[in-house]
Amino acid sequence: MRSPLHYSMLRYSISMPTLRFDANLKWLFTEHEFEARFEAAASAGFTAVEYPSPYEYEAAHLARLLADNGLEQVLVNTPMGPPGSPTRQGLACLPDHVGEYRDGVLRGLEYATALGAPFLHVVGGLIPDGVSRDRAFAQYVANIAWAAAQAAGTGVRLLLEAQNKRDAPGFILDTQEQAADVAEAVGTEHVGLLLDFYHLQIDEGDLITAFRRFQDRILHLQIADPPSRNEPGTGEIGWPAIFAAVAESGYTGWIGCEYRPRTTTLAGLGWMREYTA
Ligand SMILES: O=C(O)[C@@H](O)C(=O)CO
Ligand SMILES: [Mg+2]
Repeated sequence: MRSPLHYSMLRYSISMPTLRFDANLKWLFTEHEFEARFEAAASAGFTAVEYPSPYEYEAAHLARLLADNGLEQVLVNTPMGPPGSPTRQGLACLPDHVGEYRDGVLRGLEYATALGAPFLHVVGGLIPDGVSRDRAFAQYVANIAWAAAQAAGTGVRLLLEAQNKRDAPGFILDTQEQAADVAEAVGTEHVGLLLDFYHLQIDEGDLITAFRRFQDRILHLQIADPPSRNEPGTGEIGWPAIFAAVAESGYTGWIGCEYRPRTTTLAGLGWMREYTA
């Protein structure tokens, strides 16, 4: 028997243009070791992937995995420090790490270029102890402007993502408005928003209004269902309405599946059928 969710999704999907979902290989297909996730994603029907950290592999090796499996790379992140370190959520707002941040941006641009990825997510970072929010924010804006200058001419655009305060307390960006303001201040088409509906729901809500308000700045979307960050349909977000609004908006970019499957990756992909037929 079909669930009520199935029928409500079907209702929204009848006239909905097809949406494009990519697999985040940090979160999906973790039943396999990292390099085998490319083939698993392609076998499941994905044509594009994203993952935050390519840096422990040679770019040429990753490019071969993409090509062998007929996949596009959508994004990588700038390098982040190890768990527990002050740089674990990125370096862009840390006044004492500017040299390391710049090296990371250049490395990220190299990988994004080698992998053919259109986007480099410049991860904002946690405000360090003893540094005021204003000081960290000023450093963040200066650092994003520097990165935008490096990205010019590479074909790679930079993404800024606000993260929720429950999972990432002290993160430099905690609203979409802040992210949009920074993109505006930097003032170039090389910088835009990565809007993650999971973070948005936890801290701000009013998802469709926010999506429409910032649509002109949005270059990439990510999804997961709070509170548990599992696949759509397992939590509190009304996905049929969200996906209908995204489709109706004319958004043609990728939507990154950045969720922890509740059971297995394949068992958790059923929700997508209604939107990709
Ligand atoms: O939402 C997230 O956790 C990611 O998009 C990310 O890149 C964290 O740095
Ligand atoms: Mg995200």
